[in-house]
Amino acid sequence: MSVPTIVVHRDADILAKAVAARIITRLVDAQSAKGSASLVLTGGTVGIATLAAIAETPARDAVDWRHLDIWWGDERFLPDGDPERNETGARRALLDHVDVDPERVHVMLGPDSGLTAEESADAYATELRKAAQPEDHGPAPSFDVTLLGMGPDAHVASLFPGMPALYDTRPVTAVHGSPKPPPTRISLTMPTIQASREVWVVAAGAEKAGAVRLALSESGTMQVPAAGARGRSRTLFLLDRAAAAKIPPGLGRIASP
Ligand SMILES: O=C(O)[C@H](O)[C@@H](O)[C@H](O)[C@H](O)COP(=O)(O)O
Repeated sequence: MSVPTIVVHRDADILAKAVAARIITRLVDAQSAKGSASLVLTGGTVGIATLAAIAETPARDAVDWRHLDIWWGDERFLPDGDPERNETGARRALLDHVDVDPERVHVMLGPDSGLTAEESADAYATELRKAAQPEDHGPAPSFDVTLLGMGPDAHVASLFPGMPALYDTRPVTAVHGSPKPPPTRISLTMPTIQASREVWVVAAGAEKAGAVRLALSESGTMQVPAAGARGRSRTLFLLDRAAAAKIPPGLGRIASP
């Protein structure tokens, strides 16, 4: 797994805009190299703000949206269209404004599908398995970029400290009793996250500074899930100054003005 590179921006607004520009460039590069790209979205304030920043960036049209596979790192187990669903936030912020191929927008199904949370997780695992290529050497694609927000408790996706989902080795899992509402969620598991080519953890605000410090130290993944948020070839921690305030000295970082 790759050692994190830390990039610090002035505030949450600049952070979202900078991550948006970075995503556009990364997707254009991936599509130039292989004709398509894959991006895993996250919920949360910075995650959605980043999508809105992409929508507002003229360079967004450099991305071939028809040849982009969109996945989610996690989803709240709520009916289609519920404002609390990560999918709803992503559609409002970006997906409704660009020409994505609906067949390549892979949503995690909610209870209105008639599936239980476990069945929805299994259905997503099947979709991942269908999308995996031989060179991925696993049950899920090696996503070009997996975006992850991070909670003050260092959770990523819906993998919360000490909870059973962190021990699940299947590609996707159902989460019950989430400390962050709503209680029932669907989440990629850590092995699926770690199969990504690149993992980008995005965090802003002083309340995240302690979790950032732990995530960048030699912490255990079970108690500090963000410590396991690592990509096969690249890991970025994209932070604002407040979230970076407690980074251990000596860790390489690029502080933007
Ligand atoms: O479904 C969710 O809530 C998210 O996927 C979750 O993992 C989120 O990204 C973090 O909790 C950070 O959220 P904030 O950026 O709003 O603090």
